[in-house]
Amino acid sequence: MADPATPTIVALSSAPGRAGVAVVRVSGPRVRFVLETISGVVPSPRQATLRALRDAAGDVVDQALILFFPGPASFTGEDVAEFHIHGSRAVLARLLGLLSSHDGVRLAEPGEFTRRAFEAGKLDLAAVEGLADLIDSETEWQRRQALRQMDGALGTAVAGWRQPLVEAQALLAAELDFSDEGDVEGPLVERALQRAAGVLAGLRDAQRGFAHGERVREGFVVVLAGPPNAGKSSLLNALARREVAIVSPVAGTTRDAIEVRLDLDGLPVTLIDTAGLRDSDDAIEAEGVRRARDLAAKADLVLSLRAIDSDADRDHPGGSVIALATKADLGGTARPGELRISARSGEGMPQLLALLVRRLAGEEQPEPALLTRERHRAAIAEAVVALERILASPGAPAELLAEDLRLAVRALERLLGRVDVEDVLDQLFAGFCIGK
Ligand SMILES: Nc1nc2c(ncn2[C@@H]2O[C@H](COP(=O)(O)OP(=O)(O)OP(=O)(O)O)[C@@H](O)[C@H]2O)c(=O)[nH]1
Ligand SMILES: [K+]
Ligand SMILES: [Mg+2]
Repeated sequence: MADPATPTIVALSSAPGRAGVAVVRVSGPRVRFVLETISGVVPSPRQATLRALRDAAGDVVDQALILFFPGPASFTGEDVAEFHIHGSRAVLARLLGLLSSHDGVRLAEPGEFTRRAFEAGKLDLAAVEGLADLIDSETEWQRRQALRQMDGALGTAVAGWRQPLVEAQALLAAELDFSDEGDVEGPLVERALQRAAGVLAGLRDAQRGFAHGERVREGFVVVLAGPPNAGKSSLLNALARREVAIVSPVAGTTRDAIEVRLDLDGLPVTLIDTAGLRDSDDAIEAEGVRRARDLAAKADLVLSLRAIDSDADRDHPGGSVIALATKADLGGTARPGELRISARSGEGMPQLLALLVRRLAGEEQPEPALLTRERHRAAIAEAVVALERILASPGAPAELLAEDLRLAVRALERLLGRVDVEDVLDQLFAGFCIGK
């Protein structure tokens, strides 16, 4: 049970500002006392109860729906109450002031509710990250991926990898007990190696999904590149469906890179308009062109534009490119491999959208990825290296095999936050909003 000295925390859990309803959440050992004091009851668990909330003088602060979740079956594992109040700044300020005026009750820090849930073992670290991603999700792909992670998909996978490695550790230990000294090649070692090989295959599988998982989390970067007046800014505006960038017949209009966030069929995309590629004596324009080339080189995908009535050659780095013949409404013929589009008439735009999604997401919609952050990639890579070492030298002394197994298990445990967790936690929770 919770330590009675643990502070009880309180925060607005819904978005700040004026709204029909706002949700204030309280967690900790003083929850029952607070409920009694301001609403006169501790309501039945998990049943919405309408009550007037009163201050010490008996004045009504608001009418609220109250929910009580007794610990440990609550989000944080502690006693938790939710007050669904009218979403006005004045009501909120009054209630937060009233709640935190009680001894042992204070306002929560960002992420503090989730931190308590983590510390109570309600969520592993990967699930906490999934929750953070879910709150931040803007598109359908992000939502699906984050939900899967919050549901513990990575935790389950890690448990499934860790278990055979722990068994392998036990097999090695048994072999060490049987053999007199050093070299062990008996049947137990053989079985330990089989387990390691099985896990290694699973880890490599997960690694393959990382690039996609990270892109879904952070957004795919698509860069518009091409000579001045190719129609890059016009295309940006057409795809964004608003006038983001300045369009004009003057070559060299765009200089700074201009970014918009798009939701393409659920895929998060950052689309970047750039300066027209040409040699220029103007130092500012030349810098814009340098940045354009740089951005194109780092993009997940480049849309390489050429006005259909121009004889311009394409100038772009290798990598993934879609070649577009723009201003198709002017007539003229596209070159082989080019898609005809017109920002003005809309010709080719549906085809371009479909092609973009296909090129970024792949032909078939993959399962949401398990690994979505650099932290995940690094931990899995560490486990892979250790297991590869084991399998590359099966005749090595059992002590060395055991040490590598230990490293692999530890890397997996770090992924779930069982070891070396403090730095990650501080960083992660700092990114949470208050009330989560
Ligand atoms: N007919 C026609 N004109 C277009 C189309 N798209 C753009 N234009 C015109 O082409 C000119 C240049 O368009 P921008 O979008 O500014 O071209 P840009 O590639 O961004 O040019 P810079 O920023 O200078 O590199 C403008 O006069 C646009 O109105 C199109 O689909 N059809
Ligand atoms: K222009
Ligand atoms: Mg432009």
